[in-house]
Amino acid sequence: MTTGVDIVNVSRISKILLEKKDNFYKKVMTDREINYICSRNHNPRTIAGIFAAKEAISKTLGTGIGAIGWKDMEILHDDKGKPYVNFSDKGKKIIEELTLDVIEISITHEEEYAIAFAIGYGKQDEFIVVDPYIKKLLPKRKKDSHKGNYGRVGIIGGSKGMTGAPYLATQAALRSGSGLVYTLIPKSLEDIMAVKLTEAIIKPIEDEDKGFFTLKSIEDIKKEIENMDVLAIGPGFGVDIERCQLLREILNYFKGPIVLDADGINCIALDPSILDNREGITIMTPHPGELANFLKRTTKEIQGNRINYSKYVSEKYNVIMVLKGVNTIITGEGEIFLNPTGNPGMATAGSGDILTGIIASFIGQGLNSFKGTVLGVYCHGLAGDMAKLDKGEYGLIATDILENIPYSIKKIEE
Ligand SMILES: NC(=O)C1=CN([C@@H]2O[C@H](COP(=O)(O)OP(=O)(O)OC[C@H]3O[C@@H](n4cnc5c(N)ncnc54)[C@H](O)[C@@H]3O)[C@@H](O)[C@H]2O)[C@@H](O)CC1
Ligand SMILES: Nc1ncnc2c1ncn2[C@@H]1O[C@H](COP(=O)(O)OP(=O)(O)O)[C@@H](O)[C@H]1O
Ligand SMILES: [Mg+2]
Repeated sequence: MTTGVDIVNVSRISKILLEKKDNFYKKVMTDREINYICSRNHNPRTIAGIFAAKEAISKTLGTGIGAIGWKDMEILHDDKGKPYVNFSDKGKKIIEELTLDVIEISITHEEEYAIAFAIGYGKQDEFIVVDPYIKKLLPKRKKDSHKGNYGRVGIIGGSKGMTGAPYLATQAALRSGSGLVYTLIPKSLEDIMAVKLTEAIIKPIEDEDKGFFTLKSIEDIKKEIENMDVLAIGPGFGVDIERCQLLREILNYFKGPIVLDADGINCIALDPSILDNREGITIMTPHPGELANFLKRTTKEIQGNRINYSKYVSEKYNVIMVLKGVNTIITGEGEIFLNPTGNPGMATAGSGDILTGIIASFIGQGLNSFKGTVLGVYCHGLAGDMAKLDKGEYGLIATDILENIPYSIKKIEE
């Protein structure tokens, strides 16, 4: 979408009309515009408005007057007097190159000045049509509510050099509507996380000064997660036998829903029996590489049979499976959902960490785990699609997805 605005001093037009009206008309106005101006008794305010509109349009196109001529933009009026612009073939070509489909204008004037505003947009701005099924999933916010009503989400992750991952998951949970987000990180990272995170509550966990969670972290973690509604574990967590044992303890202790991502999945790959005694619902969000590692298959095998591998893991380990990638697949509770949103611009570090936070957030807000996961995956892809409209696929980074979560939710809400 592009915009342009212009203001014209009416007395300037009056002066031109006195001195060189015919030349001015010939240079700037088309025949139909001149007819309209005649019908308005050559009112300088009308002329100033048309002039301003042409300037505003040229700004919308990013060219200014020059690349597009005055007469390439013809300002006409519909039956109700609303102004619109008719482009010459040259004007149409410029618009096509800019992938704009519609240019709208609005003109106003008073004694001294005329102002015109132009807006240009492409059809792709309007391509987003949200599935009614998805719209129904969005949790309602009650007027008489407070932060305690919108879930306590615990994000467990981070290690030295991997502070971005829990940061992104945390912000994503907040941006998706969570009332309270607690970020549990190894104590050595406390200072850096305190600088990065403003709204989240940081819970530093004993790490023996190592910069990653150890088995000694468990008591602190248990204390902190006791009152949480949902946990997300894995972004930047790190993988080794000790963290695998720590994860087992957390999974057995916490009875609510847990979203397992990244190193959370990589830890389970070391010993899938960790999942055996899980009482609460588990949501796993592997990318194909992580699922391949988990199932001891190649990514090619996984990608060649995405639905079957998803169903297999979902049934065998009693988890809701989110197999990420083009058309992310969600399997669980006997259902399968193929997500339509998302684009290759999202193939950038940290995109998945954001998804983890969004899913945890919706489940924390009280949504059933499968539905919360479906809504989260859809909303994440839509945020990526909206980020693409602005940044394109190449320059898109995870932060852009994060910043588009509110707009994506607004779009779902519309
Ligand atoms: N700023 C940060 O702190 C970030 C930390 N991250 C963390 O880094 C750790 C490692 O995660 P990574 O996913 O980067 O691990 P890797 O980069 O080790 O990925 C594992 C393997 O999967 C392959 N793979 C990745 N995506 C694939 C796909 N869509 N299809 C097929 N193969 C694919 C990779 O090529 C690699 O061979 C995790 O804890 C993660 O949370 C990442 O999320 C990136 C950002
Ligand atoms: N080509 C693509 N089309 C649609 N979505 C994509 C594409 N590439 C990546 N994504 C999405 O981006 C996210 C990447 O997650 P992940 O690989 O875990 O990233 P990271 O670990 O760096 O955070 C997933 O949600 C995935 O579905
Ligand atoms: Mg990931």
